[in-house]
Amino acid sequence: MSHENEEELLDYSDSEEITLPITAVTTDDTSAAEENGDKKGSYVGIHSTGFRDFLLKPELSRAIVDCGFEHPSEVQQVCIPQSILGTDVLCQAKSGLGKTAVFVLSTLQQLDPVPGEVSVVVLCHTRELAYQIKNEYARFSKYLPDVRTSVFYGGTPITKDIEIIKNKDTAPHIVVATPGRLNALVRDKYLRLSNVKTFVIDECDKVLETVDMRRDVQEIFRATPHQKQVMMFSATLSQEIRPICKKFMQNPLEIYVDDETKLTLHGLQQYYVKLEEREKNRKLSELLDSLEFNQVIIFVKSTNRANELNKLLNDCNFPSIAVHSGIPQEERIARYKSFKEFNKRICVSTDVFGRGIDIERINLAINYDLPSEADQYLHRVGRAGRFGTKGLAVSFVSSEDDTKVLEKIQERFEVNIAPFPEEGVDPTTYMQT
Ligand SMILES: Nc1ncnc2c1ncn2[C@@H]1O[C@H](COP(=O)(O)OP(=O)(O)OP(=O)(O)O)[C@@H](O)[C@H]1O
Repeated sequence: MSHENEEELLDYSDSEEITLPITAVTTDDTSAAEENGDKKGSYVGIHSTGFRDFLLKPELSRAIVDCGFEHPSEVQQVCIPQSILGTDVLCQAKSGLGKTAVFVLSTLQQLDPVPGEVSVVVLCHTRELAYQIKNEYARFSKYLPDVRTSVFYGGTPITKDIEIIKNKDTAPHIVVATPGRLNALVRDKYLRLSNVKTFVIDECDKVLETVDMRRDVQEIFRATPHQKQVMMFSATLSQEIRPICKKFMQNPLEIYVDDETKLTLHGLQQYYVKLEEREKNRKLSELLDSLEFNQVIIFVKSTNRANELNKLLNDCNFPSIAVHSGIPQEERIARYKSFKEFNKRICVSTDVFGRGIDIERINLAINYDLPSEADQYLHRVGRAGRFGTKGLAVSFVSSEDDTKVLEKIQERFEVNIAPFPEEGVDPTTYMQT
Protein backbone atom coordinates (compact mmCIF):
# COMPACT_ATOMS: atom_id res chain seq x y z
CA MET A 1 0.00 0.00 0.00
CA SER A 2 1.39 3.43 -0.85
CA HIS A 3 1.95 5.88 1.93
CA GLU A 4 -0.64 8.15 0.45
CA ASN A 5 -3.25 5.41 0.71
CA GLU A 6 -2.20 4.37 4.17
CA GLU A 7 -2.53 7.86 5.32
CA GLU A 8 -5.98 8.23 3.83
CA LEU A 9 -7.13 5.58 6.26
CA LEU A 10 -6.06 7.81 9.06
CA ASP A 11 -8.64 10.51 8.63
CA TYR A 12 -10.63 9.92 11.76
CA SER A 13 -12.72 12.99 11.49
CA ASP A 14 -16.03 11.18 11.04
CA SER A 15 -15.35 8.45 13.56
CA GLU A 16 -18.34 9.41 15.65
CA GLU A 17 -18.96 5.99 17.09
CA ILE A 18 -15.71 5.60 19.02
CA THR A 19 -16.33 5.44 22.74
CA LEU A 20 -13.76 6.39 25.30
CA PRO A 21 -14.69 5.50 28.87
CA ILE A 22 -14.77 8.55 31.10
CA THR A 23 -14.62 8.80 34.84
CA ALA A 24 -14.89 11.76 37.16
CA VAL A 25 -12.38 14.59 37.00
CA THR A 26 -11.65 17.81 39.25
CA THR A 27 -11.14 21.54 38.58
CA ASP A 28 -11.08 25.03 39.64
CA ASP A 29 -11.78 26.54 36.31
CA THR A 30 -14.29 29.17 37.31
CA SER A 31 -15.20 30.58 33.99
CA ALA A 32 -14.74 34.21 34.70
CA ALA A 33 -15.59 34.98 31.10
CA GLU A 34 -19.04 33.71 31.92
CA GLU A 35 -19.26 35.27 35.34
CA ASN A 36 -18.30 38.54 33.86
CA GLY A 37 -21.34 38.86 31.65
CA ASP A 38 -21.19 37.46 28.19
CA LYS A 39 -19.24 39.99 26.26
CA LYS A 40 -16.50 38.29 24.27
CA GLY A 41 -13.10 39.36 25.42
CA SER A 42 -14.37 40.89 28.63
CA TYR A 43 -12.66 38.31 30.79
CA VAL A 44 -11.48 39.59 34.15
CA GLY A 45 -10.24 36.88 36.44
CA ILE A 46 -10.05 36.98 40.20
CA HIS A 47 -6.35 37.68 39.87
CA SER A 48 -6.61 40.28 37.18
CA THR A 49 -3.38 39.55 35.35
CA GLY A 50 -3.01 41.35 32.06
CA PHE A 51 -1.23 40.03 28.98
CA ARG A 52 1.54 42.54 29.63
CA ASP A 53 2.34 40.77 32.92
CA PHE A 54 3.55 37.80 30.87
CA LEU A 55 6.42 39.98 29.57
CA LEU A 56 6.00 38.72 26.04
CA LYS A 57 7.98 39.95 23.05
CA PRO A 58 6.71 43.38 21.95
CA GLU A 59 5.83 41.89 18.56
CA LEU A 60 3.53 39.41 20.27
CA SER A 61 2.00 42.02 22.56
CA ARG A 62 1.13 44.16 19.56
CA ALA A 63 -0.51 41.23 17.79
CA ILE A 64 -2.52 40.40 20.93
CA VAL A 65 -3.88 43.95 20.97
CA ASP A 66 -4.69 43.71 17.25
CA CYS A 67 -6.61 40.49 17.92
CA GLY A 68 -8.76 42.37 20.39
CA PHE A 69 -7.71 40.25 23.38
CA GLU A 70 -7.98 42.47 26.44
CA HIS A 71 -7.53 40.06 29.32
CA PRO A 72 -6.15 36.56 29.49
CA SER A 73 -8.69 33.87 30.37
CA GLU A 74 -8.05 31.75 33.43
CA VAL A 75 -6.44 28.92 31.49
CA GLN A 76 -4.14 31.48 29.86
CA GLN A 77 -3.29 33.03 33.22
CA VAL A 78 -2.40 29.67 34.69
CA CYS A 79 -0.55 28.13 31.76
CA ILE A 80 1.24 30.89 29.86
CA PRO A 81 3.73 31.94 32.59
CA GLN A 82 4.85 28.32 33.01
CA SER A 83 4.78 27.26 29.40
CA ILE A 84 6.97 30.15 28.24
CA LEU A 85 9.62 28.76 30.58
CA GLY A 86 9.60 25.45 28.75
CA THR A 87 7.60 23.45 31.31
CA ASP A 88 5.62 20.48 30.02
CA VAL A 89 1.88 21.11 30.26
CA LEU A 90 -1.10 18.76 30.35
CA CYS A 91 -4.14 20.99 30.37
CA GLN A 92 -7.86 20.47 30.51
CA ALA A 93 -10.02 23.57 30.30
CA LYS A 94 -13.54 24.01 29.15
CA SER A 95 -14.49 24.61 25.55
CA GLY A 96 -13.92 27.94 23.94
CA LEU A 97 -11.87 29.64 26.62
CA GLY A 98 -8.65 30.07 24.70
CA LYS A 99 -6.48 26.97 24.96
CA THR A 100 -5.13 27.60 21.45
CA ALA A 101 -3.63 30.95 22.40
CA VAL A 102 -1.77 29.25 25.27
CA PHE A 103 0.38 27.17 22.98
CA VAL A 104 0.47 29.60 20.07
CA LEU A 105 1.71 32.47 22.24
CA SER A 106 4.12 30.43 24.32
CA THR A 107 5.73 28.72 21.35
CA LEU A 108 6.09 32.01 19.47
CA GLN A 109 7.56 33.58 22.60
CA GLN A 110 10.23 30.90 22.83
CA LEU A 111 10.92 30.58 19.14
CA ASP A 112 14.20 31.76 17.72
CA PRO A 113 13.79 30.85 14.07
CA VAL A 114 16.73 29.09 12.44
CA PRO A 115 16.58 28.71 8.64
CA GLY A 116 15.75 25.15 7.61
CA GLU A 117 14.95 23.97 11.15
CA VAL A 118 11.55 22.96 12.47
CA SER A 119 11.33 24.10 16.10
CA VAL A 120 7.65 23.54 16.85
CA VAL A 121 5.31 20.68 15.94
CA VAL A 122 1.57 20.93 16.61
CA LEU A 123 -0.63 17.88 16.02
CA CYS A 124 -4.41 17.73 15.99
CA HIS A 125 -7.08 15.29 14.80
CA THR A 126 -8.78 17.02 11.87
CA ARG A 127 -7.56 18.87 8.84
CA GLU A 128 -9.82 21.87 9.37
CA LEU A 129 -8.56 22.26 12.90
CA ALA A 130 -4.97 22.11 11.66
CA TYR A 131 -5.82 24.78 9.12
CA GLN A 132 -7.46 26.91 11.82
CA ILE A 133 -4.46 26.60 14.15
CA LYS A 134 -2.12 27.59 11.32
CA ASN A 135 -4.20 30.73 10.89
CA GLU A 136 -3.89 31.46 14.61
CA TYR A 137 -0.11 31.31 14.20
CA ALA A 138 -0.43 33.69 11.25
CA ARG A 139 -2.48 36.15 13.35
CA PHE A 140 -0.11 36.15 16.28
CA SER A 141 3.13 36.15 14.29
CA LYS A 142 2.19 39.04 12.02
CA TYR A 143 4.93 41.23 13.54
CA LEU A 144 7.46 38.38 13.45
CA PRO A 145 8.18 38.34 9.72
CA ASP A 146 10.99 35.77 9.99
CA VAL A 147 8.71 33.13 11.47
CA ARG A 148 7.16 30.71 9.00
CA THR A 149 4.34 28.28 9.76
CA SER A 150 3.12 25.53 7.45
CA VAL A 151 0.17 23.20 7.67
CA PHE A 152 0.32 19.62 6.38
CA TYR A 153 -2.64 17.24 6.23
CA GLY A 154 -3.89 14.31 4.20
CA GLY A 155 -6.19 14.45 1.23
CA THR A 156 -3.93 16.90 -0.59
CA PRO A 157 -0.93 16.13 -2.85
CA ILE A 158 2.06 15.34 -0.66
CA THR A 159 4.31 16.72 -3.41
CA LYS A 160 3.15 20.23 -2.52
CA ASP A 161 4.20 19.73 1.09
CA ILE A 162 7.58 18.42 -0.06
CA GLU A 163 8.12 21.48 -2.26
CA ILE A 164 7.41 23.77 0.69
CA ILE A 165 9.84 21.88 2.88
CA LYS A 166 12.62 21.76 0.28
CA ASN A 167 12.49 25.43 -0.65
CA LYS A 168 14.63 27.43 1.77
CA ASP A 169 12.36 30.43 1.32
CA THR A 170 9.29 28.52 2.44
CA ALA A 171 10.66 25.85 4.79
CA PRO A 172 8.71 26.21 8.05
CA HIS A 173 9.88 26.75 11.63
CA ILE A 174 6.46 25.74 12.92
CA VAL A 175 4.57 22.75 11.53
CA VAL A 176 0.88 22.22 12.24
CA ALA A 177 -0.32 18.84 10.99
CA THR A 178 -2.55 15.82 11.27
CA PRO A 179 -0.61 12.73 12.36
CA GLY A 180 -0.97 10.61 9.19
CA ARG A 181 0.51 13.13 6.78
CA LEU A 182 3.21 14.31 9.14
CA ASN A 183 4.31 10.76 9.82
CA ALA A 184 4.53 10.11 6.07
CA LEU A 185 6.73 13.20 5.60
CA VAL A 186 8.99 12.25 8.49
CA ARG A 187 9.20 8.53 7.71
CA ASP A 188 10.17 9.24 4.11
CA LYS A 189 12.79 11.69 5.33
CA TYR A 190 11.36 14.78 3.69
CA LEU A 191 11.06 16.50 7.03
CA ARG A 192 13.65 16.43 9.79
CA LEU A 193 12.43 16.94 13.33
CA SER A 194 15.79 16.65 15.08
CA ASN A 195 15.72 20.30 16.13
CA VAL A 196 12.22 20.37 17.57
CA LYS A 197 12.01 22.28 20.86
CA THR A 198 8.26 22.07 21.50
CA PHE A 199 5.78 19.31 20.69
CA VAL A 200 2.08 20.15 21.06
CA ILE A 201 -0.99 17.92 20.79
CA ASP A 202 -4.33 19.69 20.67
CA GLU A 203 -7.48 17.65 21.39
CA CYS A 204 -4.99 15.15 22.79
CA ASP A 205 -7.55 12.68 24.11
CA LYS A 206 -8.98 12.31 20.62
CA VAL A 207 -5.56 12.13 18.97
CA LEU A 208 -4.30 9.47 21.37
CA GLU A 209 -7.47 7.38 21.83
CA THR A 210 -7.26 5.32 18.65
CA VAL A 211 -4.36 2.96 18.30
CA ASP A 212 -3.56 3.95 14.71
CA MET A 213 -3.37 7.64 15.34
CA ARG A 214 -1.42 7.07 18.53
CA ARG A 215 1.07 4.95 16.61
CA ASP A 216 1.61 7.77 14.13
CA VAL A 217 2.15 10.20 17.00
CA GLN A 218 4.65 7.86 18.62
CA GLU A 219 6.62 7.53 15.41
CA ILE A 220 6.71 11.29 14.93
CA PHE A 221 7.62 11.75 18.58
CA ARG A 222 10.57 9.37 18.22
CA ALA A 223 11.94 11.53 15.41
CA THR A 224 12.21 14.50 17.77
CA PRO A 225 14.98 15.07 20.33
CA HIS A 226 14.54 13.59 23.79
CA GLN A 227 14.94 16.98 25.42
CA LYS A 228 12.00 19.14 24.44
CA GLN A 229 8.86 20.71 25.80
CA VAL A 230 5.60 18.76 25.42
CA MET A 231 2.18 20.37 25.77
CA MET A 232 -1.24 18.74 25.44
CA PHE A 233 -4.73 20.21 25.59
CA SER A 234 -8.37 19.19 25.59
CA ALA A 235 -11.69 20.07 27.20
CA THR A 236 -12.04 16.40 28.10
CA LEU A 237 -9.27 14.39 29.76
CA SER A 238 -10.49 11.19 31.33
CA GLN A 239 -8.61 9.42 34.09
CA GLU A 240 -7.79 6.70 31.55
CA ILE A 241 -6.14 8.98 29.02
CA ARG A 242 -4.07 11.05 31.47
CA PRO A 243 -1.34 8.46 32.10
CA ILE A 244 -1.09 7.88 28.35
CA CYS A 245 -0.54 11.61 27.80
CA LYS A 246 1.97 11.75 30.63
CA LYS A 247 4.08 9.02 29.03
CA PHE A 248 5.14 11.67 26.54
CA MET A 249 6.03 14.19 29.27
CA GLN A 250 8.42 14.99 32.07
CA ASN A 251 7.02 16.50 35.28
CA PRO A 252 4.23 18.33 33.56
CA LEU A 253 2.16 21.13 34.98
CA GLU A 254 -1.18 19.33 35.22
CA ILE A 255 -4.41 21.29 35.03
CA TYR A 256 -7.60 19.26 35.33
CA VAL A 257 -11.24 20.05 35.58
CA ASP A 258 -11.80 17.42 38.22
CA ASP A 259 -15.34 18.46 38.90
CA GLU A 260 -17.07 17.75 35.63
CA THR A 261 -19.94 20.07 36.46
CA LYS A 262 -17.46 22.86 35.88
CA LEU A 263 -17.17 21.91 32.24
CA THR A 264 -20.70 23.19 31.69
CA LEU A 265 -20.92 26.34 29.64
CA HIS A 266 -23.26 28.55 31.62
CA GLY A 267 -23.89 31.00 28.82
CA LEU A 268 -25.31 28.14 26.77
CA GLN A 269 -29.00 27.21 27.11
CA GLN A 270 -29.61 23.54 26.41
CA TYR A 271 -32.85 21.84 25.41
CA TYR A 272 -34.01 18.56 23.93
CA VAL A 273 -36.89 17.57 21.70
CA LYS A 274 -38.29 14.04 22.02
CA LEU A 275 -39.57 12.87 18.66
CA GLU A 276 -39.68 10.01 16.20
CA GLU A 277 -36.89 9.69 13.67
CA ARG A 278 -39.34 10.49 10.86
CA GLU A 279 -40.36 13.75 12.55
CA LYS A 280 -36.83 15.17 12.60
CA ASN A 281 -36.94 17.01 9.28
CA ARG A 282 -40.19 18.77 9.97
CA LYS A 283 -39.04 19.78 13.45
CA LEU A 284 -35.70 21.01 12.15
CA SER A 285 -37.33 23.18 9.52
CA GLU A 286 -39.72 24.54 12.16
CA LEU A 287 -36.79 25.40 14.44
CA LEU A 288 -34.81 27.06 11.66
CA ASP A 289 -37.87 29.12 10.78
CA SER A 290 -38.80 30.12 14.27
CA LEU A 291 -35.44 30.57 16.01
CA GLU A 292 -33.27 33.60 15.54
CA PHE A 293 -29.60 32.81 15.10
CA ASN A 294 -26.46 34.21 13.53
CA GLN A 295 -25.05 30.89 12.38
CA VAL A 296 -26.10 27.36 13.18
CA ILE A 297 -24.27 24.08 13.12
CA ILE A 298 -26.31 20.89 12.74
CA PHE A 299 -24.63 17.63 13.70
CA VAL A 300 -25.51 14.31 12.10
CA LYS A 301 -24.00 10.86 12.54
CA SER A 302 -22.87 9.97 9.02
CA THR A 303 -21.60 11.49 5.80
CA ASN A 304 -24.64 10.18 3.98
CA ARG A 305 -27.02 11.85 6.33
CA ALA A 306 -25.04 15.08 6.08
CA ASN A 307 -25.42 15.06 2.28
CA GLU A 308 -29.08 14.16 2.37
CA LEU A 309 -30.01 16.68 5.01
CA ASN A 310 -28.02 19.41 3.31
CA LYS A 311 -29.79 18.71 0.03
CA LEU A 312 -33.15 18.80 1.72
CA LEU A 313 -32.39 22.10 3.42
CA ASN A 314 -31.24 23.65 0.16
CA ASP A 315 -34.37 22.39 -1.57
CA CYS A 316 -36.36 24.17 1.13
CA ASN A 317 -34.37 27.37 0.53
CA PHE A 318 -32.29 27.22 3.67
CA PRO A 319 -28.79 28.46 2.77
CA SER A 320 -26.76 25.54 4.01
CA ILE A 321 -23.51 23.71 3.31
CA ALA A 322 -22.35 20.27 4.33
CA VAL A 323 -18.94 19.35 5.72
CA HIS A 324 -17.74 15.79 6.19
CA SER A 325 -14.86 13.51 5.34
CA GLY A 326 -16.41 12.35 2.06
CA ILE A 327 -15.84 15.73 0.47
CA PRO A 328 -12.55 16.34 -1.40
CA GLN A 329 -10.12 18.08 0.92
CA GLU A 330 -9.74 21.34 -0.98
CA GLU A 331 -13.48 21.72 -1.11
CA ARG A 332 -13.73 20.92 2.60
CA ILE A 333 -11.40 23.75 3.48
CA ALA A 334 -13.20 26.05 1.04
CA ARG A 335 -16.48 25.28 2.79
CA TYR A 336 -14.93 25.81 6.23
CA LYS A 337 -13.67 29.21 5.08
CA SER A 338 -16.94 30.13 3.49
CA PHE A 339 -18.86 29.28 6.66
CA LYS A 340 -16.36 31.11 8.85
CA GLU A 341 -16.63 34.14 6.58
CA PHE A 342 -20.40 34.11 7.04
CA ASN A 343 -21.25 33.32 3.41
CA LYS A 344 -23.56 30.59 4.63
CA ARG A 345 -25.53 30.60 7.84
CA ILE A 346 -26.25 26.90 8.16
CA CYS A 347 -23.71 24.09 8.25
CA VAL A 348 -24.61 20.41 8.38
CA SER A 349 -21.65 18.46 9.69
CA THR A 350 -20.44 15.17 11.01
CA ASP A 351 -18.02 15.22 13.92
CA VAL A 352 -15.47 16.75 11.55
CA PHE A 353 -16.54 20.04 13.16
CA GLY A 354 -17.39 18.46 16.50
CA ARG A 355 -14.26 19.65 18.29
CA GLY A 356 -11.96 22.61 18.26
CA ILE A 357 -13.56 24.48 15.37
CA ASP A 358 -13.95 28.11 16.35
CA ILE A 359 -16.56 30.11 14.49
CA GLU A 360 -17.50 33.19 16.39
CA ARG A 361 -20.99 33.69 14.97
CA ILE A 362 -22.29 30.19 15.72
CA ASN A 363 -24.85 30.71 18.48
CA LEU A 364 -27.06 27.72 17.78
CA ALA A 365 -25.97 24.07 17.77
CA ILE A 366 -28.47 21.37 16.85
CA ASN A 367 -27.87 17.68 17.44
CA TYR A 368 -30.06 16.26 14.68
CA ASP A 369 -28.49 12.97 15.72
CA LEU A 370 -27.40 12.83 19.33
CA PRO A 371 -23.78 11.64 19.72
CA SER A 372 -23.30 8.24 21.30
CA GLU A 373 -21.23 9.56 24.19
CA ALA A 374 -21.48 12.42 26.63
CA ASP A 375 -18.01 13.86 25.98
CA GLN A 376 -18.75 14.36 22.34
CA TYR A 377 -21.94 16.20 23.29
CA LEU A 378 -19.86 18.58 25.38
CA HIS A 379 -17.48 19.31 22.52
CA ARG A 380 -20.26 19.71 19.95
CA VAL A 381 -22.43 22.14 21.89
CA GLY A 382 -19.26 24.05 22.78
CA ARG A 383 -19.20 25.24 19.14
CA ALA A 384 -21.91 27.70 20.21
CA GLY A 385 -21.16 30.19 22.95
CA ARG A 386 -17.43 30.65 22.35
CA PHE A 387 -15.35 32.50 24.92
CA GLY A 388 -18.16 32.85 27.41
CA THR A 389 -20.68 34.22 24.94
CA LYS A 390 -24.33 33.18 24.93
CA GLY A 391 -25.74 30.38 22.82
CA LEU A 392 -28.44 27.79 22.41
CA ALA A 393 -28.21 24.02 21.92
CA VAL A 394 -31.13 21.79 20.89
CA SER A 395 -30.82 18.00 20.75
CA PHE A 396 -33.16 15.57 19.08
CA VAL A 397 -33.84 12.48 21.15
CA SER A 398 -35.44 9.70 19.14
CA SER A 399 -34.35 6.38 20.62
CA GLU A 400 -33.78 4.54 23.87
CA ASP A 401 -30.05 4.99 23.41
CA ASP A 402 -30.47 8.73 22.93
CA THR A 403 -32.45 8.91 26.16
CA LYS A 404 -29.65 7.11 28.01
CA VAL A 405 -26.99 9.43 26.57
CA LEU A 406 -29.07 12.45 27.55
CA GLU A 407 -29.36 11.16 31.12
CA LYS A 408 -25.63 10.55 31.27
CA ILE A 409 -24.85 14.06 30.05
CA GLN A 410 -27.12 15.60 32.67
CA GLU A 411 -25.68 13.48 35.48
CA ARG A 412 -22.06 14.00 34.59
CA PHE A 413 -22.03 17.65 33.75
CA GLU A 414 -24.85 18.60 36.11
CA VAL A 415 -26.61 20.49 33.43
CA ASN A 416 -30.35 20.72 33.20
CA ILE A 417 -31.40 19.93 29.66
CA ALA A 418 -35.08 20.80 29.59
CA PRO A 419 -37.69 19.92 26.98
CA PHE A 420 -37.74 22.58 24.29
CA PRO A 421 -40.46 25.02 25.43
CA GLU A 422 -43.63 25.06 23.37
CA GLU A 423 -43.63 28.82 23.26
CA GLY A 424 -40.03 28.77 21.93
CA VAL A 425 -37.04 30.57 23.43
CA ASP A 426 -36.75 34.31 23.83
CA PRO A 427 -33.94 35.33 21.44
CA THR A 428 -32.61 37.97 23.85
CA THR A 429 -31.64 35.15 26.19
CA TYR A 430 -29.23 33.53 23.73
CA MET A 431 -28.35 36.21 21.17
CA GLN A 432 -25.54 38.66 21.89
CA THR A 433 -26.86 42.14 22.54
N1 LIG B 1 -7.95 36.37 26.09
C1 LIG B 1 -8.84 36.36 25.11
N2 LIG B 1 -9.62 37.45 24.90
C2 LIG B 1 -10.56 37.41 23.92
N3 LIG B 1 -10.80 36.38 23.10
C3 LIG B 1 -10.05 35.28 23.29
C4 LIG B 1 -9.03 35.22 24.29
N4 LIG B 1 -8.45 34.00 24.22
C5 LIG B 1 -9.07 33.34 23.23
N5 LIG B 1 -10.02 34.10 22.66
C6 LIG B 1 -10.92 33.72 21.54
O1 LIG B 1 -11.82 32.76 22.07
C7 LIG B 1 -12.19 31.83 21.07
C8 LIG B 1 -12.03 30.41 21.59
O2 LIG B 1 -10.67 30.09 21.76
P1 LIG B 1 -10.08 28.63 21.43
O3 LIG B 1 -10.59 28.18 20.10
O4 LIG B 1 -8.65 28.66 21.67
O5 LIG B 1 -10.80 27.79 22.56
P2 LIG B 1 -10.46 26.31 23.06
O6 LIG B 1 -10.22 26.40 24.51
O7 LIG B 1 -9.41 25.71 22.21
O8 LIG B 1 -11.85 25.61 22.80
P3 LIG B 1 -12.20 24.09 22.35
O9 LIG B 1 -11.99 23.23 23.54
O10 LIG B 1 -13.64 24.20 21.99
O11 LIG B 1 -11.31 23.77 21.20
C9 LIG B 1 -11.30 32.13 19.87
O12 LIG B 1 -12.07 32.85 18.92
C10 LIG B 1 -10.20 33.00 20.42
O13 LIG B 1 -9.71 33.90 19.46
